[in-house]
Amino acid sequence: MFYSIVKEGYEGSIMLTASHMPWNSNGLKFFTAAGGFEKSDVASMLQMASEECAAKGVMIGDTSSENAHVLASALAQQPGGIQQVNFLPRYADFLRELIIKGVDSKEHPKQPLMGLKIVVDAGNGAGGFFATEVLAPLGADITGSQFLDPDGSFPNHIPNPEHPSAMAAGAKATTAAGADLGIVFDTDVDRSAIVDRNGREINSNRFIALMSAVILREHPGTTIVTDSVTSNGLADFIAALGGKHLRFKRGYKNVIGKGMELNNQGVETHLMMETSGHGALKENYFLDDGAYLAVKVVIELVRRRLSGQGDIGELLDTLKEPAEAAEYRLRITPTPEHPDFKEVGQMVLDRFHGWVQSGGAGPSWSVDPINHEGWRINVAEDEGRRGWLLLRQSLHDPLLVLNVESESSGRVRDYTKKVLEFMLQSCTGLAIDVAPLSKK
Ligand SMILES: O=P(O)(O)OC[C@H]1O[C@H](O)[C@H](O)[C@@H](O)[C@@H]1O
Repeated sequence: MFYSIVKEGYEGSIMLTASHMPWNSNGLKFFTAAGGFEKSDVASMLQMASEECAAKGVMIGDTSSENAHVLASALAQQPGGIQQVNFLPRYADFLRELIIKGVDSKEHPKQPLMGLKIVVDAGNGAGGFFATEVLAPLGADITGSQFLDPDGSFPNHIPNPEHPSAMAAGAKATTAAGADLGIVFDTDVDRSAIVDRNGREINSNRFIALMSAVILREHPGTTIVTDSVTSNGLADFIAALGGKHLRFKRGYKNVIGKGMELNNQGVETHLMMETSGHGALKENYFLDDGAYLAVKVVIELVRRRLSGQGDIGELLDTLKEPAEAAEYRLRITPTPEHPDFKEVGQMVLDRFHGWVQSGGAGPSWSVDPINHEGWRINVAEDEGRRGWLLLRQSLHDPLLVLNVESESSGRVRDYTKKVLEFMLQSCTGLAIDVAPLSKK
């Protein structure tokens, strides 16, 4: 969709997709040259549509009159009417060219992926073309790729590279095929993840680290923007490679928007990436394009192979991973006394901040000096190990989200217990479902 605008000069595009969500959560995504619609753009579009309906005397939801379908009637009035154009072959051409140029193979210039086995798991979304139209024509063996045919009921696994079921399926297929690489997409290919030849699942922090290693080699010292729930090990990894890490907010639009803003201010920022698997590059018009990230990984894989370096997974050898990590999602129920869930969420956050600041959680807990949303708390563990917690409001839902990580085993449970105690003591009268915090 973005490609049709950026490369083909169209004014806008609309996609019908469930994205990474279940089959019954289809929605519409709108794009213009400025990127995806913001909430305010959607609001003004709905306003315009309702005014148009009112002007035509059409009731929204009425499907009986000729003018009922506003979009169809608007398109029908266009000179030239409606044409069908298949952009996918052009987009596939573009991605193939990138790989041909990026690998620059002397031996097989037009088939630079000869000798490589790559498995794609498209989760029955739209990403199957990446195997058949991008990798295979370049010489890759794609045997073992799975769920390439679109099926809107997503019968095989949750089509989200953030979800363990998607990664387990991709890893299993990659090792079963003895492949050099596995690639996992969500249904509309704006989220991706990879699997290395040993079946190691590279999503979330690991995928950001891997992309950081690639981008920092190309752009030494660049700034990398991520979302707020990234681990301490990732920040250390980026710093050790000479990069600057800005841990911003959750939400890929927030992350990408921040990267654009920094570039506009003259701060060179080449990679913007979220733990959800959304990632955008400055070189690719700041589009969150999972296929483009996969292209970069494939080029890196071949580049390393040709220059006698190890497997792509070895780029992560120095990434320190937490011993434990967990996420808890606590529902906020509006009550007559507190009808606005955002306000309730903010009250909890304020009290949480005050509780930590006043030493309620003990001397080892301290508020991180940089917070762009909610409160990130650092915990000093034994022998220099570190833990952290982030309590924030969900981007879209009436939820408080708590992420907890520790570098020592058994600690996540302790930290979670303390947060539960805080909730029970300090948030009485607010309808927060704390049950997830007491689950083992
Ligand atoms: O705030 P949460 O409920 O965790 O959800 C946040 C997530 O919402 C959507 O799924 C967006 O696509 C993601 O970019 C974002 O990270």
